[in-house]
Amino acid sequence: MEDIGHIEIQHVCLGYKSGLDTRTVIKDLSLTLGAGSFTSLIGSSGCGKSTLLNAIGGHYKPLSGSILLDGVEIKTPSADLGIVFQQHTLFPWKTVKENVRFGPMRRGAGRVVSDKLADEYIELVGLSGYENYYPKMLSGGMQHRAEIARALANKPAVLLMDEPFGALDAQMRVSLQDSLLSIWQNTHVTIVFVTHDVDEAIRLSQRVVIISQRSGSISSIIETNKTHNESIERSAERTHELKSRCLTLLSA
Ligand SMILES: Nc1ncnc2c1ncn2[C@@H]1O[C@H](COP(=O)(O)OP(=O)(O)OP(=O)(O)O)[C@@H](O)[C@H]1O
Repeated sequence: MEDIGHIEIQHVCLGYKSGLDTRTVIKDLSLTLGAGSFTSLIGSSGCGKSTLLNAIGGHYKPLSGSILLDGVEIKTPSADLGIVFQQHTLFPWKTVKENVRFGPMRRGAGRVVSDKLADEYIELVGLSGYENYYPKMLSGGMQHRAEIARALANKPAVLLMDEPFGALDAQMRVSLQDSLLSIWQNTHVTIVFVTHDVDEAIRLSQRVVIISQRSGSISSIIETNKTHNESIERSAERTHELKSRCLTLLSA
C-alpha cells in the first residue's frame, strides 16, 4: 500500500469566478506529498487551505497547473480520494454499518464483501457495538469516527481531512487524533489534514505546510521528522521547539 497515494501539485493556481472576474486564492503552488505521508496544511483564515484540499479531491479544477495522483491528473472526485469534513455528512436514515458499507456497495463490491469491509473499518475506528445505531444516536466524536470509517471503506489512496476535529472538546479531540494516528500507521494511507490548531498539526503530521494569505502560496514547510513507527508523543522540548517555529512563521 506504501507505493500508492503519491500526490504531485505542479504550479497550481486556484480561484473563484464571479461574472467576468476571477479571484485567485492559491498562486503557483507546487508541493509533493509522498505515498503514505501525513501532511498538515495551516495558515490564516481565508488563505485557501480548504480550496487546495478540495482541488486535491477533484472538486475544483485549477485555473492553471495540475495535480497528479500516482502520475495521473486528478480531474474529478474518485473513490481513491476520501474526504472527511468538519460537518457531519453521514446519511441520517442509515445505520453506522449501512453508511460505512455504502461506498463499497455502490462500487459493486457485493453485500458480503461490503459487510466485511464495514466491520473491519468500524472496528478500526473503535465503533464496534454501534453498527446498528443511527447517526443521531451517536456523540459528535463517534459520528466523526463513523465518517472516517466510511471514507476508509472505499480503500482510498489518499484521505483528505478538512478540520475534522474542529468542533470537538479537547478530550475527544485527543482521542480521535490517537485513533487517526493508529489508522495511518496501520493503513499507510496518504493523509492531508487541514487544521487551525498548531498543536494538532505538530502532534499528527510529518510535515506542516504553512500557506500565506499574502502570497497565496507556501511560506514555509516544517519537517517534524515523525515516522510511521514513532510513538505518538515527542519530547516536550521538541514539541515546544516545533510549536514556536510554527507560531513565528505564521505571524511573519
Ligand atoms: N465557493 C466559493 N466561491 C467564492 N469564493 C470562495 C468560495 N469558497 C471559498 N472562497 C474564498 O476563497 C478564499 C479561501 O477560502 P478557503 O475556504 O479555501 O480558506 P481557508 O484557508 O480554508 O479558510 P478557513 O481557515 O477560514 O476555513 C476565501 O477568501 C473565501 O472567501
